[in-house]
Amino acid sequence: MITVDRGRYGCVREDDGDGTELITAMRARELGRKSVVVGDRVALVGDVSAAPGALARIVRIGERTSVLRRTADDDDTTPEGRLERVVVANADQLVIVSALADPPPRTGFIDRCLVAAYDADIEPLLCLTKADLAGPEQVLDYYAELDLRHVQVRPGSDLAELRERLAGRISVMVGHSGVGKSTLVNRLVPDALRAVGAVSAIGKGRHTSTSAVALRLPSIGKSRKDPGWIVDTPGIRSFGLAHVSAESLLHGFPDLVEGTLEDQPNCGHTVADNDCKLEAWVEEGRADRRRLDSYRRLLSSRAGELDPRDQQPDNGLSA
Ligand SMILES: Nc1nc2c(ncn2[C@@H]2O[C@H](COP(=O)(O)OP(=O)(O)OP(=O)(O)O)[C@@H](O)[C@H]2O)c(=O)[nH]1
Repeated sequence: MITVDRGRYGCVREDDGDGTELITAMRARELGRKSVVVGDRVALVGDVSAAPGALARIVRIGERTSVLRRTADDDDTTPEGRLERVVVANADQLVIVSALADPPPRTGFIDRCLVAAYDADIEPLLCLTKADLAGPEQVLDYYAELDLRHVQVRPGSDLAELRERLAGRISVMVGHSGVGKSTLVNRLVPDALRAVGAVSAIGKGRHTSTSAVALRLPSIGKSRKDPGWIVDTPGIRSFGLAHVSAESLLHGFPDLVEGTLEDQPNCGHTVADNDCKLEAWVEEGRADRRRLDSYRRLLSSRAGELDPRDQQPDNGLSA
């Protein structure tokens, strides 16, 4: 299932090479309350002809290999925090799109995405845009201790390395406003507008840009390799993490994990935990102070505390 708009689901057959035959479907009653999300593999019955006006029914949802979730808020004691949404099913890569300048990289956002990716067992890929405006050194330095794969893009650069990383996979693209995600999606899938146009036909007119849309990447040259899919997420501006336990938050910070091994089992790793071994770990230079600060910001945000961070970007990086 590649797109959803007001109760109408757009589906393509896995064996439809170009993914041009968009079958419109609705949920069958037997699905009960189970939600169908973009990326789901579904079984259809009824009119699967993809002809204008044809309507099929989704009768079954295939077992999901991964589930990328988010909440509107970080704090699970608020209604927004309890409202958990599955963003995409069956993705195997999360492409975190961040500009190197204008707007400056927000490592806090990237860290959040990393937590969501590791929690969902999806491999992250950092995609640094606007490489014509600034170099990647500061961001890469911040992530130096992580084995984080990354690519850089600039206007007119060939996207071969990125395409290589996207080939054969289902990749979700996330990024905050202005980082150049739409520009990139349009470069990767030059007829994305047409694809989204086809989507809007499902819901009689307007395309609601809040939900995710899966787009099949075009084959390049004579290669027979599956170029993969990207899932654009136009409406996602935040990645609330209320569904991730405080313990699992640490998975987004593999560079800190070793520093917690000697901690008391009940240590919360916050500033208030006086005996927290992470403090010494950082002082000994075994991890970057900024990484610990970022982890603690997420911990406090999850606990419903106000974000204490200074709004000033430091060293060109913004938390
Ligand atoms: N210098 C430079 N500008 C870029 C690059 N990519 C995109 N831009 C510009 O950055 C601005 C934002 O790009 P968009 O593609 O609209 O960004 P977006 O992430 O989709 O943001 P929203 O439209 O708010 O969702 C536009 O003016 C683009 O022309 C780049 O690699 N280098």
